[in-house]
Amino acid sequence: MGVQAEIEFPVIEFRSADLERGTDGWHRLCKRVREACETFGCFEVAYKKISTEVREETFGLMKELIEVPVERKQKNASPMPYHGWVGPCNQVSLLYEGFGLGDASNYDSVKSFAQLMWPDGHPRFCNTIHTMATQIEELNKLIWLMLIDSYGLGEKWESVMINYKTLVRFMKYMAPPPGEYERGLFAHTDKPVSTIICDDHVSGLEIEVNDGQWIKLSLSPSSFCFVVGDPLKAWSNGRLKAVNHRVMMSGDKDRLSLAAFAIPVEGTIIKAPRELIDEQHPQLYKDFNFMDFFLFAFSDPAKHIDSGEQLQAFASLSPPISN
Ligand SMILES: O=C(O)CCC(=O)C(=O)O
Ligand SMILES: [Fe+2]
Repeated sequence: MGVQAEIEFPVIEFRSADLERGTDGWHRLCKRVREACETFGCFEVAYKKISTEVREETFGLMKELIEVPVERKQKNASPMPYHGWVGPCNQVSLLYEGFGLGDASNYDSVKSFAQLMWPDGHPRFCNTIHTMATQIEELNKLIWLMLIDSYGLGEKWESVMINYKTLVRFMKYMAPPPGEYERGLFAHTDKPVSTIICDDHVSGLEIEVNDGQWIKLSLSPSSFCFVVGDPLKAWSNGRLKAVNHRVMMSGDKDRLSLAAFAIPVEGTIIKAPRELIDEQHPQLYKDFNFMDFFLFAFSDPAKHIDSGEQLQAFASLSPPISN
C-alpha cells in the first residue's frame, strides 16, 4: 500500500515554560506525550534547547566523517548489534551507511571514536558531538519522566527509571537512481528502549500507522522524532506502541540522520511497574534482562521472526497474569 498523508501525526512543542515538573503546562505535555506514544508509538518534538548551531555543526561534521577512508571506518567495529560501522550491503541497503558511538555523552568515548577516524582526534568533532549527545540524552530523560508522570508513577520515578547509556548512530542514505523510490532501511521496531532521531531536513523516515499504511515524516529544523522501542512497550505492559518504521529514499539528495538510542546498563531487568498491572491489564510479558532480548533479536533464530513480533516471541506470557 502507498504512503498516506492525511493522518495527523503528533507534533508536540516543548516550551521551556512547560518543562517545570508539576506545573499545569507540564501535565498537559505529559498527557500529550503519553497519548502520542500509545497511539502512534512516536511523535515529533519541537525542542529549541538544542541550538540550530549545534545541530548544523553536527551534520557538517558527519559530512567529514563520511569522507574518512574506508580502512579507518572499519576500525569502528563491534560484535554488538547497532554499535559498529556498516557500509552499503544487501542485508541492510546499498544506500545505507552507519557508524556507532557508544556511551556518547561520555567525552572519553567520543574521543576514542574520533581518534580511530582522524590522526589528530578532531577536537571540534569531540566537543560538538559530546554536546549534542548530552543534550539529546537530557531530552530523552525528560520524555521518560513525562511518561512516568503520565502513569501516576511520579513519586517512585527513581525506582522505575531505567539506567542507560546513549548510543549514537550517524547515518547516511544515498539518493536512489533518478525517479526511483528505494529502501534505505528495512521496516523494524527498535530494540533499544527508545530512540531520538534527527535529520538534515532531507526526509526519508516513514512510520506505519495502520497495517500497511505508511506516512513519511518531515521534521522541522528544530524537531526530533521520539520513537518507542520494544523494551519500553514491555515496561508499559503493552500500553505504549513500538512503532514499525523504515527509511525510503527518493529524489536526488543524500540524507544524513543521527539516532540516539537508549541502551540500558549491564544487568538491567525490563519489568512493568506493578501499578501498570491489574485485572483489566494483566501482565503481558515476563521480566527479562535487556541484553538477553537485545542479543536474541539479532540471533539466527530471531532473523526469521518479523521485527515487530520479536518481543512477543521472546517475552510473552500466555496466558497473561493478572496482579
Ligand atoms: O535514519 C532514520 O531516520 C531512522 C533510523 C532507524 O530507524 C534506526 O537506525 O533504527
Ligand atoms: Fe529504528
